[in-house]
Amino acid sequence: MTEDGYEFGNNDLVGDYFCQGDVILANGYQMSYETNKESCSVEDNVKNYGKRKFDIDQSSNCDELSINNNLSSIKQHQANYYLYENEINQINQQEYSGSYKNHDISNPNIPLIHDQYQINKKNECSDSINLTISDVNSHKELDFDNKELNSKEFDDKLYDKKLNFKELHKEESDSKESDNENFVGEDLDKKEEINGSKSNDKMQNSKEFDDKELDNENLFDKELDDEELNNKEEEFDDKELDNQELVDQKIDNKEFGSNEFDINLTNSDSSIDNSDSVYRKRTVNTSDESKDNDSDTSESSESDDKDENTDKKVSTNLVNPIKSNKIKKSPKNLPNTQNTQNKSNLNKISKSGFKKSPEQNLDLQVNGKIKKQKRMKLEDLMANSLKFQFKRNYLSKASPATLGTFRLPDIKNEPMRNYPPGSEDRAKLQAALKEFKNKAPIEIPVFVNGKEIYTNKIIEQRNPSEHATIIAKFHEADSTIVEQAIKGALDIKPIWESFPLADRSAIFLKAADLAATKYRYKLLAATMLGQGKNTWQAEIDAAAETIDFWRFNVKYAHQMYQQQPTENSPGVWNRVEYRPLEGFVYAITPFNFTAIAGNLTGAPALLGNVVLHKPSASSVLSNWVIMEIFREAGLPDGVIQFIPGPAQEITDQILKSPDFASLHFTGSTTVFRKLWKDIGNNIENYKSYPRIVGETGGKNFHVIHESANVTNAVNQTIRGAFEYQGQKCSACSRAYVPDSLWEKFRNELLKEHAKIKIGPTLAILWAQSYNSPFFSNSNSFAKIKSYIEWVKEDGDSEIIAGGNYDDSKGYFVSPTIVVTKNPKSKTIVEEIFGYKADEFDQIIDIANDSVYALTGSIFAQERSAVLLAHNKLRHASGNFYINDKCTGAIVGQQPFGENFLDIEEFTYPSNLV
Ligand SMILES: NC(=O)c1ccc[n+]([C@@H]2O[C@H](COP(=O)([O-])OP(=O)(O)OC[C@H]3O[C@@H](n4cnc5c(N)ncnc54)[C@H](O)[C@@H]3O)[C@@H](O)[C@H]2O)c1
Ligand SMILES: N[C@@H](CCC=O)C(=O)O
Repeated sequence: MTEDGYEFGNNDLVGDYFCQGDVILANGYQMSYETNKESCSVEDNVKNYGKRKFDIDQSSNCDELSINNNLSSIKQHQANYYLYENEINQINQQEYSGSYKNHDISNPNIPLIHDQYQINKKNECSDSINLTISDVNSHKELDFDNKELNSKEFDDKLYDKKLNFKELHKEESDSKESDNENFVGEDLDKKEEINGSKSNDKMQNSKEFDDKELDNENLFDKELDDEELNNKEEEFDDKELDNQELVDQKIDNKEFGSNEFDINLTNSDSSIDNSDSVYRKRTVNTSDESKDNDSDTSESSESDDKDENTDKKVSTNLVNPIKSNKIKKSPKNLPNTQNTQNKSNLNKISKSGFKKSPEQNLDLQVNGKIKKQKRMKLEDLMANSLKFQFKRNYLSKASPATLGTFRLPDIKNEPMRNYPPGSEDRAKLQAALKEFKNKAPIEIPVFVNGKEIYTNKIIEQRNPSEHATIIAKFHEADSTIVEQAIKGALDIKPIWESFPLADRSAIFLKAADLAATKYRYKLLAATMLGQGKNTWQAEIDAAAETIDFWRFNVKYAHQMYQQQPTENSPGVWNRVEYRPLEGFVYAITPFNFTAIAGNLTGAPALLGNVVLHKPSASSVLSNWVIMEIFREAGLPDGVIQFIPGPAQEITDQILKSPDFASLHFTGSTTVFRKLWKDIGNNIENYKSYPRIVGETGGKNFHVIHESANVTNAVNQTIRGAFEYQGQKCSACSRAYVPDSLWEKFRNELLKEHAKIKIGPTLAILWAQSYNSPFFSNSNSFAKIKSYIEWVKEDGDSEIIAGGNYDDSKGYFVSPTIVVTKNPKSKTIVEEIFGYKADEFDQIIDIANDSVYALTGSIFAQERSAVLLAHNKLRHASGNFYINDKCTGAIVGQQPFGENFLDIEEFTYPSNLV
């Protein structure tokens, strides 16, 4: 995170440096500038796959930019690299089309061959590959007949390492004697077919190469000088390198059209020989400004003359500092036995370089002014980087190789934490709460296509327990942004869905780990302050359930993918693919569960879908933390678009989109019914048939049989009805108690009810309190108030506990128990008590008679009663519990649960002072 609040994604940087054309890629970030806007932008290419992430005004924010990198994550991301190649191409084409034409010089994923030649491939989506090889200095495309390859040929040549790039280089220095030099071994045959010519000598040599020497180290076919290698080893062993040797570096770019723009990467230590420079300068147009003094690099001989002229117009190309200075390239590409020793030295160097890659301070200069100091590890193992860049880029076109059937880590429920007094957990949570309070109101942007957008149409999210406190201010999305969100999501869709399940899973597993550790307290604090939960309620929702959703989704996705045809005709292998939907998913989430924001977005995204997320206005703060976690976990920008704003307007626009493919909704029944109708009204517009998922309200019941353990039933009812103030879809809102137990049940219920303490979230946080503010906003408060007033007037109803409310400071309603003998009473929305013991059968029918069917419980010790209720209430609820409260489902454990351990009280350790 920069001082300015820019998130750079922690350790998600990689160790590659590419400075090509006017795009500089440093450790996964792409820095570019647009001359017409005079702005510098930084894109995180690792995580965002070429999408612009930050627009940095050069006059201000550049100062704040600081990037750390972490080499170890390079491998983590390697599988993703080639996936955004197209995206980068797209950007380049848009921005630089005039200058570069066919020459995708700024494509960071295209390896440079011998620091000079660049291979580009196009038409990735078709079967045919258009191959071009260009000289990055002259921009000349090599005359290279074998441009049209089919995909297979292309992969064979490149992935099997049979293209001999050294020959290509030689070919250039030898005045393009023959294109055949670009190929070795069997590829030469293919080449010959196209060119109609063939050199026996070369073929001979090529085969030698194939037979004896072909291994990874030969991809770039370096020849090492032993002495230099030893020197290099010593150099790496030398402590001086650990002292952050600084490398002079200067890259100037200017005079593009009428605008001038310089970007300089300079070190602040001039003691380093420039010949060791990490970057080699090259002119954008014609001249070469390489500072590489390496005499063997014939392609840079011209540039050597111009080294000193730092005012030249340049673009940059990466060269390996080792390679440029210490490793000589063979004048011939064909290795010989003498190279064996050298290769092993190279291995040593690579390893050594990995271990001791020095960090370097680089100043970024913009228009001649030092704008920022970056602290980077300069990877002296660039040869290695290039090597696997090469491999991953060309591994395949559409989907990467999966070289294993991966075994998932064991997926278990996240253990819930108690936050007892004196614990580290409690201290960290208190710190997170304090931070939010101090920083409130937190400003929350719309987040679309990797951009934080501040629309200045601001809505406040208030702390429900003290509504004078604005906890967050969020910017609302408008129709233009929604349009961009749809487009951006559809743009990234082909890339995202081509990620292997393992890679998509890794992102969500990482998100789960982040939520379980670094973000746990922040998630809890945002949920407590924004949605009025006490510690335990926040823990089971924002921490445990969120984490469980992300982990279990991965497990279920893998199980689903394994569902494959079991029968194959002779000579046939039948397979099933689980395709994402054709279009985008629209996720609408409710205020009351933070985890639902993580799940309604995360589940479809895991399966390769792209998602637009409209959070509830009452939970934007915690939902934004969820978005932060996704970003840090490496979710590519555009996969989940965060668009808080006016529900009706945004939804109307989205439901009209022809690409709308699914509604993933959780909220009230009324809203869902309306949305379903709206979708029906738009059916003609859609490209596909939208899938509609709705989790809605409940009128959940506890049926108490006369054989029930009353104490358990009472405590479970208190918990089921009043935890989180009854604001759970699963909350118990009806209880049927036989008259034989009523006296005992009522007394115990009132006794326990009296223990419930109510107060503001923070005030009651560590007190023996149970309920925090009742209802999260004024609308909910007004609605419940009106029910209470109605009950007071109703002849059939009696309030036996609670019935008070107060919204002077926060929205508080005391937990209210209403007794009615009318099963159809309006108070069905609250609780109903009292039936005759021998009417158990009928009371079950009454419980069943509801438009709702979410959760329900039977309390009984007689097994026959359990069995009867179980059978008759099969369709009365999705989650059915035996001797347990009807709330508190745990991912992976629902839908049915039987509790064997009766409870004596309803409080939990986090309530202890
Ligand atoms: N079944 C479940 O799993 C489950 C879980 C949690 C909550 N819920 C239900 O959610 C409700 C509580 O949440 P809530 O108060 O946020 O629900 P709500 O229906 O008022 O709002 C849910 C979401 O829909 C949006 N919305 C509201 N009106 C809309 C409209 N006209 N067009 C488009 N979007 C609209 C809201 O902004 C919010 O994002 C309860 O009914 C509860 O039972 C159900
Ligand atoms: N999963 C929660 C309900 C979430 C809805 O509000 C429970 O089972 O209590």
